Amino acid sequence: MVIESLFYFSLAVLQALEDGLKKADADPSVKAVMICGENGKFSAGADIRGFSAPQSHPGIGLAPIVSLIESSEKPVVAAIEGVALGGGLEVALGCHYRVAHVKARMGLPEVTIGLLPGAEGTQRLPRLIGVPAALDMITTGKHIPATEALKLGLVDEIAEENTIEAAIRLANKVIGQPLAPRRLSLKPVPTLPNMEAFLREALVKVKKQARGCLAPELCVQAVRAASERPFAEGLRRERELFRLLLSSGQARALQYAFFAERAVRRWATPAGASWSSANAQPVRSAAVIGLGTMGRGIVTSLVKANIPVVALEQDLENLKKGRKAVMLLLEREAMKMEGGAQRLDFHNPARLQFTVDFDLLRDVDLVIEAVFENMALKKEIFHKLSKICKPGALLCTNTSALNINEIASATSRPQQVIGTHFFSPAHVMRLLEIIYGSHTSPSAIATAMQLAKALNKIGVVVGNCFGFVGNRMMFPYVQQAVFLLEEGSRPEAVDEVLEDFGFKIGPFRMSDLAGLDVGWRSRQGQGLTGPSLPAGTPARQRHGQRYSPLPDLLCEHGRFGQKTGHGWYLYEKAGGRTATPDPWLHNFLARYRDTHGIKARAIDQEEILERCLFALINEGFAILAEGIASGPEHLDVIYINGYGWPRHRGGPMFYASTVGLPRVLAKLEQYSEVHPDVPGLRPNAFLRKLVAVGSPPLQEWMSYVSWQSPKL
Ligand SMILES: CCCCCCCC(=O)CC(=O)SCCNC(=O)CCNC(=O)[C@H](O)C(C)(C)COP(=O)(O)OP(=O)(O)OC[C@H]1O[C@@H](n2cnc3c(N)ncnc32)[C@H](O)[C@@H]1OP(=O)(O)O
Ligand SMILES: NC(=O)C1=CN([C@@H]2O[C@H](COP(=O)(O)OP(=O)(O)OC[C@H]3O[C@@H](n4cnc5c(N)ncnc54)[C@H](O)[C@@H]3O)[C@@H](O)[C@H]2O)C=CC1
Repeated sequence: MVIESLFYFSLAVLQALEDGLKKADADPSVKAVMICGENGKFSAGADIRGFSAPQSHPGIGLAPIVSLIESSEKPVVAAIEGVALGGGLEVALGCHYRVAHVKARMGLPEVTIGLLPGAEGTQRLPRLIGVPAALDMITTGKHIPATEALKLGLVDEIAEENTIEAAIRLANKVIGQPLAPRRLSLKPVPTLPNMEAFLREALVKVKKQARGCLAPELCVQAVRAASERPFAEGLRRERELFRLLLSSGQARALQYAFFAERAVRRWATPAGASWSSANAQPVRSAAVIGLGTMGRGIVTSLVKANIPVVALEQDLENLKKGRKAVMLLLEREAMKMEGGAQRLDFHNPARLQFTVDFDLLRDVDLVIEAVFENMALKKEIFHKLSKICKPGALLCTNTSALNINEIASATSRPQQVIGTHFFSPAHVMRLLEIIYGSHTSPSAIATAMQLAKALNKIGVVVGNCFGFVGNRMMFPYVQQAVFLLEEGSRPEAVDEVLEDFGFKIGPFRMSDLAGLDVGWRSRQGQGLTGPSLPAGTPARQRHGQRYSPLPDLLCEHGRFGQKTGHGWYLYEKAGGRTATPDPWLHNFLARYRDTHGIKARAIDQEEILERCLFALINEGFAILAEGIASGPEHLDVIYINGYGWPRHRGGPMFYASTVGLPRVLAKLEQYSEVHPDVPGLRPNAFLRKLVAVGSPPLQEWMSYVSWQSPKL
């Protein structure tokens, strides 16, 4: 007998499975059962859209079915095609045999949505493939290919062609053979000589990797239960831990993030361009200009995506340096991919060419400029590109803040100019902020989005303003962090609060890593510091607003961060990575406060967290109100994938919705009253409006925006 299941589980699918199994068991003419999916897909598990509902207990409803499958007196074979994920794989684990198509993938991704495999998966998988491999799959949620699954013993056979026929063949072969040895619940968990130490280390590792995120930790606990307790007791523990996760709030945030990352693919602009009507142009070749920190990562990303690249530098010396750095990155990537199906072909000049000759850019479909952050230089380059490149070529800039329209004005084809803002390291970070200017065509946006997909990145389309979305929201956050130092705090205290919140790295450690000189140059360019600052400007004020010269002063002392061995922290050497609190800096801060008559006060953790985060969120509301981004999901996806915002907190705007908008507003009002010269703390009008209309759910916020494309 054949039972077909659907791609996502619903109650109806579960019922059909139960009915089918019972019928098969009762029918003496049925000798074996094969379970497969429809249309070449086994199952992606539960439909997660309903998971956040308070009454839902996903996983628990599936467990009895998995038990039913396993206890069948007739052999049950899973025919896995496409994917077997989450509950899908748990169903397969209940089966007595598993056959997978060679291209199938399997995994238990529950941890990525804040849960654990709650349909007995944490108890069966370790019994089948051992604790180390099971723990790896369960705590990372990674999908593994069929070939690896075979090596692990997760599947019994691989089918090169027809999986269903292969599964039926296997089912016929095993009719009459004893089923007890195939029932995973009856098997012991393979022992390890050092199980206790192994589990302890695993716990330390997941706690470090996902600070504050509960699911990986509870996954380890569930697997520990499998290794220490009988099956039935392990199940009870699994259920207990599952319920804990379901009610933690983190699952809701992680599921929101899952859907937000998919929602941003459906981009739209206030001018009416959208994903549904714009056509992407093919990108068969690309060029990258500038092989510094960013350019080298961008080249690596393109090569990995199999797009032939011309890499250009300003002179032979920089070219040599850039080439060496790119080759090193590519060699490392190739090593990581060794054994995988894909090969990196970067020694072939047809795939990757280094040059100082702009003429070689004549035929490429797309150029990404990543030279110094200098408007005059960028305009000069775009003017050149507009003369040299073929008419259809897309001209992209990796600027982190500059005006896309001004860059486009240097060309004769502003409709082809677009911002593609990669994040450092560009071959690792998943975010690609895509910035359209006033003249950028819908097709150019669609092409940049397609490029993001080809590079395995998440493209988020945003409007043009200083700093775009990500950096614009970052400015008030970092500004608050520095103001807190002026008022009495220390870099390590501020970083610790934000790292405890879940940020991968606090603002001062981040600033040391990126280099303090980058911001210093930008502020000099804006006339906020340096020789162009008008004489007589008060040290701690610019344009009537509070300003902190602390970062400028550090740069004047040659403290650029890790690269110089000291910045906000002290490092073991120039280029060192281990930050230690620096007594020099503490003394310097004390002298600075004395000079400016600031009386240091004790600042508690709550104030640090609220001032930094609420200032950032406040800017987010301004961005939404101006139509720079089409929804809060966009801001959240940017922060999760580009700025190390803790995913289990769903992104800054989602976080604001969980804190409650009235509280965010009240706190901003309170801080703004104390610091009237800090516009970043003044509650944005859109936030006020949302509170005034009763703080609607985040999905409804944009219906309260009343702009008419003011910035576009
Ligand atoms: C009622 C009782 C039920 C009891 C059952 C208990 C079971 C459990 O307790 C445990 C579970 O199964 S939890 C769920 C575990 N499964 C997952 O996390 C799979 C997540 N999905 C993927 O990995 C990829 O979408 C996938 C690999 C599947 C496909 O990737 P693609 O890149 O081809 O496609 P996407 O763009 O990611 O997705 C296409 C559309 O499907 C939506 N979607 C994906 N997975 C979903 C899921 N599990 N539930 C609901 N919707 C889902 C996705 O949002 C996208 O939608 P659109 O953006 O509208 O096109
Ligand atoms: N460093 C970062 O974390 C990020 C930087 N960005 C932006 O990316 C751009 C590049 O930044 P980085 O890579 O950090 O700079 P970088 O200083 O490391 O590299 C710039 C490279 O451009 C080359 N260059 C300069 N003029 C050139 C010309 N006329 N023709 C060809 N090459 C030329 C330089 O020789 C240098 O190798 C900037 O616009 C920056 O704002 C964006 C995101 C993050």
